[in-house]
Amino acid sequence: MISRSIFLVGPMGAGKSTIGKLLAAQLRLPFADSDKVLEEKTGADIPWIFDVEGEAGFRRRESDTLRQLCEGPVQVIATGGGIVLREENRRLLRKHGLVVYLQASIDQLMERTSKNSNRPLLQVADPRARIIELVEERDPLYREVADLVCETDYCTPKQAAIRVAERLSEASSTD
Ligand SMILES: Nc1ncnc2c1ncn2[C@@H]1O[C@H](COP(=O)(O)OP(=O)(O)O)[C@@H](O)[C@H]1O
Ligand SMILES: O=C(O)C1=C[C@@H](OP(=O)(O)O)[C@@H](O)[C@H](O)C1
Ligand SMILES: [Mg+2]
Repeated sequence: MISRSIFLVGPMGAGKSTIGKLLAAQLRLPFADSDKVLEEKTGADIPWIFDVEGEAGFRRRESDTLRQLCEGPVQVIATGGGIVLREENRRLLRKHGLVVYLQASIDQLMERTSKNSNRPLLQVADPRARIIELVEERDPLYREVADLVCETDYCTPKQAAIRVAERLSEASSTD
C-alpha cells in the first residue's frame, strides 16, 4: 500500500519520465512529470525558458512546481535532473515522498539523451564531458535524498518499472 508520493530523481537520460509513467500505471497511481507541469504552467518549453530567463529562472519555476506537486494527491512524480540542486527542494522531496534514484552508466546517459535536443544543459561542444561533470556534482545530492537506488542499464523501461515496483514493495514490507 503506497501512502506517499514516489519521486524519481537522477541524471538526464536515466529514464525518470519514461519509467515514471510505466511505474504509475503499474501501481495504479496518477503520474506527473515536473518538467511537463512546469512547461504547462509557464506556457513555454524548457529551451525557451532557459533562453529568456536563464537557468536561474528555470530553477525558480522548478521549485514552485515542486511545491505545488507536494501539495497534490499521492502520485508518481518524475523530476528534472537538477531538482536536487536546491536545498529547499531536497527537503521537500524527503518530507513528502519516497525517493527513488535511477542510475545509468555514462554511455547509456549519452545514448539516451542524444536522440533529441530539448535539454539546454547538453547543447555544448562536448556533451559527454558535461554529463560526467553533472553526474559527479549531483550524485552525492541524489544519494542524500534517496530511499532506494535502482540501476537501469541492462533492461528495458518496462523491466525497470517492474524492478522499481518490487523494490518499493520490499521496502514497505520491512517498514
Ligand atoms: N532501460 C531504460 N530505462 C529508461 N529509459 C530508457 C531505457 N532504455 C532506453 N530508454 C530511453 O531513454 C530516453 C530518455 O529517457 P527519459 O525518460 O526522457 O529520461 P529522463 O526523464 O531521466 O531524462 C527515452 O527515449 C527512453 O525511451
Ligand atoms: O539536469 C538538469 O538540470 C535538467 C534536466 C531536464 O530533465 P530530465 O532529467 O528529465 O532530462 C530538465 O529539467 C532541464 O533540461 C534541466
Ligand atoms: Mg524527464
